[in-house]
Amino acid sequence: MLRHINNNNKIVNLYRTVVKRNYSNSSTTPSPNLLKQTLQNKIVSKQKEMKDLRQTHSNYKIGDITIGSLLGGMRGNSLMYWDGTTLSPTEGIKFKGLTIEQCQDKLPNAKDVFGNISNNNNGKFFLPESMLWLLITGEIPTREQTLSVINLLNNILRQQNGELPPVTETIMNKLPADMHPMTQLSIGITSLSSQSKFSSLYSQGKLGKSEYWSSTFDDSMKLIANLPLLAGKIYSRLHQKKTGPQPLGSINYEMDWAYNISSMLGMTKDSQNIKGLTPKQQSDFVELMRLYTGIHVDHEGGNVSAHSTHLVGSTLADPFLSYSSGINGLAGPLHGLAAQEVVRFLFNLQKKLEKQQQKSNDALGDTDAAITKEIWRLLSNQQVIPGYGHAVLRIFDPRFDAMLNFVKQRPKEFQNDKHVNLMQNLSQIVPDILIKHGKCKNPYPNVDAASGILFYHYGITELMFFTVIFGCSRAIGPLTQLIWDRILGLPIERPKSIDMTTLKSMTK
Ligand SMILES: CC(=O)SCCNC(=O)CCNC(=O)[C@H](O)C(C)(C)COP(=O)(O)OP(=O)(O)OC[C@H]1O[C@@H](n2cnc3c(N)ncnc32)[C@H](O)[C@@H]1OP(=O)(O)O
Ligand SMILES: O=C([O-])CC(=O)C(=O)O
Repeated sequence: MLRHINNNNKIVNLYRTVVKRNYSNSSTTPSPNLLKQTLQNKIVSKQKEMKDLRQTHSNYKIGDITIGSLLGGMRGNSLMYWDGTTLSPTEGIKFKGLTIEQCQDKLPNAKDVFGNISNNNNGKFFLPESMLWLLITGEIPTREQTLSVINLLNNILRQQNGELPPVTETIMNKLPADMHPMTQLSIGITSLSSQSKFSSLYSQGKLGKSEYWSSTFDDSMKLIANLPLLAGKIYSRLHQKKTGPQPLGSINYEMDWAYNISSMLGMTKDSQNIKGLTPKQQSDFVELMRLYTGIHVDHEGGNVSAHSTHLVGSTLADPFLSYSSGINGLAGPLHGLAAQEVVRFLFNLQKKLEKQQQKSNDALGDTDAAITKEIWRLLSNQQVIPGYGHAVLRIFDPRFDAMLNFVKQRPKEFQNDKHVNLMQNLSQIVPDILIKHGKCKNPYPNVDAASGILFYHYGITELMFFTVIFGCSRAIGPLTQLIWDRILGLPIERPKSIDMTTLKSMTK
C-alpha cells in the first residue's frame, strides 16, 4: 500500500513538472481577469441589440398558446429568452450554434492547454473552462484564454486556502451523513450565499441597475470554483467511516476544474485513490469527468434546473440562492435524478436476467426476450423507463452517443462490465417497445441512460451521488445566463395563471 502511494507521489511530481513546463512555455501567465474584461467589452453592443428588439418588435407574435400547451407543461411554447444554447429536436444541443462534435473539434482540451501529459491518448475532450468562455463571450477561446479561466477559478480557491468557507464547512459537517447528496449540495450552495458580493452590495444600497452584472459575475465564478470542494465534501462524508473526516483529495492549482472534481472525489493520482484505480483508470476517470461536465453544462433555458435558476434569479436573488433552486429541480427523478434511477433499474434487471438464466439452466438464455418482457411489465404497471424519453429531443440524445463513444474507445476496459453491456443492449431494444407502447413522444435514450453506469464502473458506487456531478456541470450554463440576464436588465418573471372556470368559459 505504502509503495503504491510512493509510486503515485512520484507520478504526481512528474506530472506537476510537465504541467509547470507547459505553463512556463506561454510567454505570460494569462490574467484571471481576462474573462470579465472580455465580457465587459461586449456589454454595450448587446444591450443595444436588446433595446432595439424591445422598442421595435415588441408586438411581434412568436406563437400561440393553447389550452393543451398550458395544461401540458408549456411544451413547445417559446416563452423564455436564453442565449447560450439552443435545443433542436432532431439535432440535439448546440452551444452557441456548435454541436458537441464541433465543440470537441474547436474548443481547447487538456492536451491543448497542458500539452502531452499522459501517454495514454487522453486529454481529448474540451475543458469545461473553454465552454464557460464560449457561453459568456460567444467566442471560441484560445489556449491562453482557457488558461485564464483555469487561473480565475483556481485563484478563488487559493484565496480560500483550498477549503470551503468556514460557514459552509460547519454547516456541511452538521448534516446527517446519510442525507441525500443532492439535499446536501443544495444546502451547501445556499450556505455560500453568506459570501455573496451581490447581496451584500445590494443590501447596503450600493448597486445601481447597470452594476448588477459585475458582482453577479464574481459570485457565479465563486460558486463554480467551490463546486469541486462541495462535491468532494459530500462524497467524503459517504466514506468517513472508512477514511475519517479528512478530504479525499486536494485542489491542484495547476490543473483544471474537472481534474479537481475528480481529485476531491479521491479518484486521481494526487488524492487518496480510494477505489484503487490503476494509473490508466485514473486518467480515464478524469477524461470521463471532463467529457461529462463539458456536455452537461446547459440544455437551453426551459429544462427545470435552468428554468428554476432563471426564475429565482429574476427576483434579484443572489447566484447562490438562484442556482440552489436549480439544484432542487435537478434532484427530481424525471430530470437529473434519472441518472440514479437508471442504475437502480439496470441492477434490478440484471439480477432478474441472471435468476432466469439459472432457472432455465441456459448460459445465454433468451436475454432480449426477457428484457422485452420486463419492459412491458413496467409499462403496464404505469412506470416510466428511466433514461428514455425527452420533452424536446426526438432522436438518440447526442450526449448519450458521446458517453457511448467513450465506452467504445475503451473496449478492453468495458468488455466484461455486464451492466455497461446491458445499458448498450437496452438502447437497442427499448425504443421499439416504447414506439409500440405508443405513449411517449421520444422513445430514444437520453443522457441519463448512460452516465451513471460509467461512473459506477470506475468506482463511484454510491448511486445517490451521480446527480451531484451533474449539478457541478449544470452550474455553468444557467449562471452564465444569469449574468447576461442582469446585463440586459431582464425583469422579474411573472406569468399570468388561469383557473378552470376561466378556461371553460373561454371554450364556450
Ligand atoms: C437530463 C434529463 O433531464 S433527461 C430526462 C431524464 N428523465 C428520465 O429519463 C425519466 C423517464 N422519462 C420521462 O419520464 C419523460 O420522457 C420525460 C420527463 C423526460 C419527458 O416527459 P414528457 O415531455 O411529458 O414526455 P411525453 O410527452 O413523451 O409523455 C407522454 C406520455 O409518455 C410517458 N412517457 C414518457 N417517457 C416515458 C418513459 N421513459 N417510460 C414510460 N413512459 C414514458 C409519459 O409519462 C406520458 O404519459 P401520460 O400521458 O400517462 O402522462
Ligand atoms: O432538456 C431537458 O428538459 C432535460 C435535459 O435533458 C437537460 O436538462 O439536460
